Amino acid sequence: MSRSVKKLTGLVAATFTPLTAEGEINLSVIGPYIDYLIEKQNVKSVFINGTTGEGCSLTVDERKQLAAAWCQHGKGNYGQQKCIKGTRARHAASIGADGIAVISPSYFKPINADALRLFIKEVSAFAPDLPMYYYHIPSMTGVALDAADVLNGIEQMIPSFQGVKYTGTDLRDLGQCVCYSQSHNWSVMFGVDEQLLGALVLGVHGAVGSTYNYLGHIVNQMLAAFDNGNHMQTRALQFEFMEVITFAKNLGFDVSVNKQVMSEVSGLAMGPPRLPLLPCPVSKAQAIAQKIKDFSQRH
Ligand SMILES: CC(=O)N[C@H](C=O)[C@@H](O)[C@H](O)[C@H](O)CO
Ligand SMILES: CC(=O)C(=O)O
Repeated sequence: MSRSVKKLTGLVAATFTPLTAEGEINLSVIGPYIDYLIEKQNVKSVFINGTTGEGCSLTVDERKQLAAAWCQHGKGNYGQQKCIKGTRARHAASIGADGIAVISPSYFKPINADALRLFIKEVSAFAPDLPMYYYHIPSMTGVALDAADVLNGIEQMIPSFQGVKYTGTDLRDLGQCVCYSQSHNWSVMFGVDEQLLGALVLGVHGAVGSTYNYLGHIVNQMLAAFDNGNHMQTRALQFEFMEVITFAKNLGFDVSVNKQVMSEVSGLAMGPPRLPLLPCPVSKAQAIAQKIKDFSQRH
């Protein structure tokens, strides 16, 4: 089946999970959220229940409800909308998600690439026709096996395997993932937004990230400049982008701050984060949001 799957490319927003002031999931925001991404950011694909979406802090039932809502709104209104879901493979297949991404277990950690491949295979068996991606994010899982080692031979174990979402800064390993993926027509999606240009040069096929929620329109311009071979413009945009992220990092940029920034920039009510993340002071988010708005206005 893997040959008939449309290859994942371009920008994918790793979505925030809207919560009410009381901390319940707020599905009513998802329709307007999808409109915002498409109309204001020109971003047509979403990655839900990931790091940005606080997937690990949600119950299984909440994740299922969110996945169903994103797929229902996305598919109903926009044929192009994509959903890639972090967990619950069988459910993802049943609601029409376009794919699923699996992170490494992080409490009992796989001791080698074989163990991790076996784990991903076991998940994929619940949804054998659903495109499967390995989500490499050693900064969160603590599992720093080379992703290229995980890919090696995985096509023989998982026929639905379609690629990797690479949130790491090891360009050697990333390059080897791209190289290995070529002959399988897989997608390598990059996940360190402020370093995207380095990954583009190595040939990644797209990017999944939190900042494409509100800077997707600019990064789309960067991708277009890159495709046109305009290195000067690509670099200039990446440098401006880096400056915004550096400003945010100096203020303590985490998922909580990021979520409040999204509320400020988009006007959509993302609500508070869930513990152990602490609510972000509004003034801090406003300072970052202003930088983002200034950047957007310049382009
Ligand atoms: C560790 C983490 O959550 N990385 C995200 C994606 O994987 C990125 O989108 C970052 O949020 C972004 O690059 C800002 O640093
Ligand atoms: C950024 C990303 O991909 C995630 O939120 O999981």
